[in-house]
Amino acid sequence: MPLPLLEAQCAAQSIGPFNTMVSALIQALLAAQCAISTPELWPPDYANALLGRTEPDEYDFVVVGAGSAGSVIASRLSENPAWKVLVLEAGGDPPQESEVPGIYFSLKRTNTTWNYLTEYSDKACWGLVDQRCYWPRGKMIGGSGGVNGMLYVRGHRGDYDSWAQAGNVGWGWNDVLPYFERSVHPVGNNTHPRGYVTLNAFPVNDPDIEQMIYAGTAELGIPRVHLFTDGSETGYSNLPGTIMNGRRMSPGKGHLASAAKRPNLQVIKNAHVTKLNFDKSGRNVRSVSFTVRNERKMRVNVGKELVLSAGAIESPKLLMLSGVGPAAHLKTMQIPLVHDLPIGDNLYDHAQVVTFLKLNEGVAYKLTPQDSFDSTFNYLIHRSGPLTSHGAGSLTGFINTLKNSPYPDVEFHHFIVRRGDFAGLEIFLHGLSINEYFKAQIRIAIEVSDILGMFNILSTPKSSGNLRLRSADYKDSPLLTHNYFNNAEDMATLLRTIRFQEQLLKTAAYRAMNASLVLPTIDECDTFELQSDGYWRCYIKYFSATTYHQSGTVKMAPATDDTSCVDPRLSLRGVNNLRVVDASIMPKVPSANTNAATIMIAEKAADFIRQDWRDAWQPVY
Ligand SMILES: Cc1cc2nc3c(=O)[nH]c(=O)nc-3n(C[C@H](O)[C@H](O)[C@H](O)COP(=O)(O)OP(=O)(O)OC[C@H]3O[C@@H](n4cnc5c(N)ncnc54)[C@H](O)[C@@H]3O)c2cc1C
Repeated sequence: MPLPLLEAQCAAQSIGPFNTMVSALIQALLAAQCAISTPELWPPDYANALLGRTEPDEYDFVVVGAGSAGSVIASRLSENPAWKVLVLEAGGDPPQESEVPGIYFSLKRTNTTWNYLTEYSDKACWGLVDQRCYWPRGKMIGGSGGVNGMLYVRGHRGDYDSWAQAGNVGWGWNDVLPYFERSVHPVGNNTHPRGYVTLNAFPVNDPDIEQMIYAGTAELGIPRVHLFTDGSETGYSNLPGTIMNGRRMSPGKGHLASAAKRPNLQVIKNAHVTKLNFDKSGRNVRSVSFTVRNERKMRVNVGKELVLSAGAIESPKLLMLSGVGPAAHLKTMQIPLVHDLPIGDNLYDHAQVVTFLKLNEGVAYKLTPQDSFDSTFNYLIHRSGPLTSHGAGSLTGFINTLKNSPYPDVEFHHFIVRRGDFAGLEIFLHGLSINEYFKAQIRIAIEVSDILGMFNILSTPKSSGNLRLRSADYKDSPLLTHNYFNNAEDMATLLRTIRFQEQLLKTAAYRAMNASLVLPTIDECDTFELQSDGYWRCYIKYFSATTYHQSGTVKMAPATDDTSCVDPRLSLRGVNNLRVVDASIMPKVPSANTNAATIMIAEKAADFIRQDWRDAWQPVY
């Protein structure tokens, strides 16, 4: 029988011993909460030492951004003890919620994320707050790798082969595979090269629903595959995660923090880089201007190279603020031109449409507050239970909706909220930025059933957008134009995806769980026949969202290509000592989630830098 956990009153008091026991328990719980994220997990902050001085040190390499790519490159470059490396990161240490896989979705719309809203579109995100797509990025040690879903997947070999075919020599699948391999350390595999990225299976919280998904998709002829890591498959699988012992292992922790004891590596937290300062010729970056803790303006000289790893939104923004970008645009911003390059174009993302299924209506077990206390207690004290994982979040499908090639055009993710878990549903809907009107309707379903959220993701989008400055003030968010579904093929692919999902609902496996769609009242869409093409097009306009894979805004391409911003060694065109190393260099977004690819890019960039500086230091992989 559930205990009256929140309402009980004391009739009799403890005479002493039990008070002591309960106090000890409360203290243990508080200590266990702190133990989730102790100072040793993160690099020390060099700001304290720096603020007491007039001049910063001299560094060989200055890395802007301690995200997925910045953490990797800083850790690799500092393997050479003769190179002094500085990392400037706008955020601080990740909050506890970043560490706990079961609540990672709660990090959105906080001061630990950059909270971008895209420009208005007549085609997407109408059911979200302010009718805008919400694009969060991590602002912390680890960057977006500190807020992401921890899913590790590399993409299809064809993704990288197409990068190489576009003239990016050295970026085909066979070229990049060794860098993917070098970066990881699958737990339990001692013969594998010891990369910093720790991979583990996610604990399975909802075996019944996962079984339904596997069985239902099998009925439709979609295979269950062991792993997607050989870069070639469609099918369903549980992706490995960048997790360890129920906690996140972002590159911020796995790479940067584990290297931070090196005397030649320093990290300044809450250091917002505001400008890259070029010499008169524009061929060299001489120094970097930044503001520490929003109060102290500083500059640091660049010795050998500047590595820009501020991510697909802030890297192009910073370049434009520094005079590198489309000449006409910089002129309107009254920013003196240093280099005329198509920075900010080629903005790719994986747009998705979210659908909701009700399962086990009326018969699902309804969670109680006691279940929630149990799961918090089990996580804190035993590092076990539902919070160690994000449910079916790792169960991922790749299919080709046209059935005409082994190359996927759609990816599926799943999100389960059990009946009665109102807090979990709120985190999920808030994270997605669903507006209050629709939230209220979806909440009704969680009273009576489990909810399976389906992320139906365009894995090979044809539409791309762009990024421009709103003003020359570094504090202003850039203008983000996503152009989701501007190419009609993207909408057609999502429609086929929805039809696939309707087929799933007819399978024996889904029927056994009484699966049915939650179709909220949408006045505009309800004028169409329910579930007709017109209806679904309209539904997609309301329930479309990002999958957080912004990329491509500082495009890598050969010199012969007018759209090139960096060359295939990631050097900025026309500049001797600036490399861009993050998701922004992707010529096109791969057909899968982008973290593994970003880490691979940084591993490869570290080799370029070593080669170009004829570094005699031999790292051991
Ligand atoms: C919510 C979410 C979920 C995701 N889920 C997954 C997933 O499960 N699997 C997957 O493969 N991918 C996922 N991704 C995508 C993946 O995490 C990103 O593609 C990857 O982290 C990008 O790495 P990056 O180095 O390019 O940028 P980031 O990791 O974003 O790093 C950029 C860093 O630069 C810092 N910075 C920016 N501007 C400045 C400045 N001016 N001065 C100083 N510092 C600055 C930022 O604070 C940040 O720390 C997800 C992303 C998000 C946001």
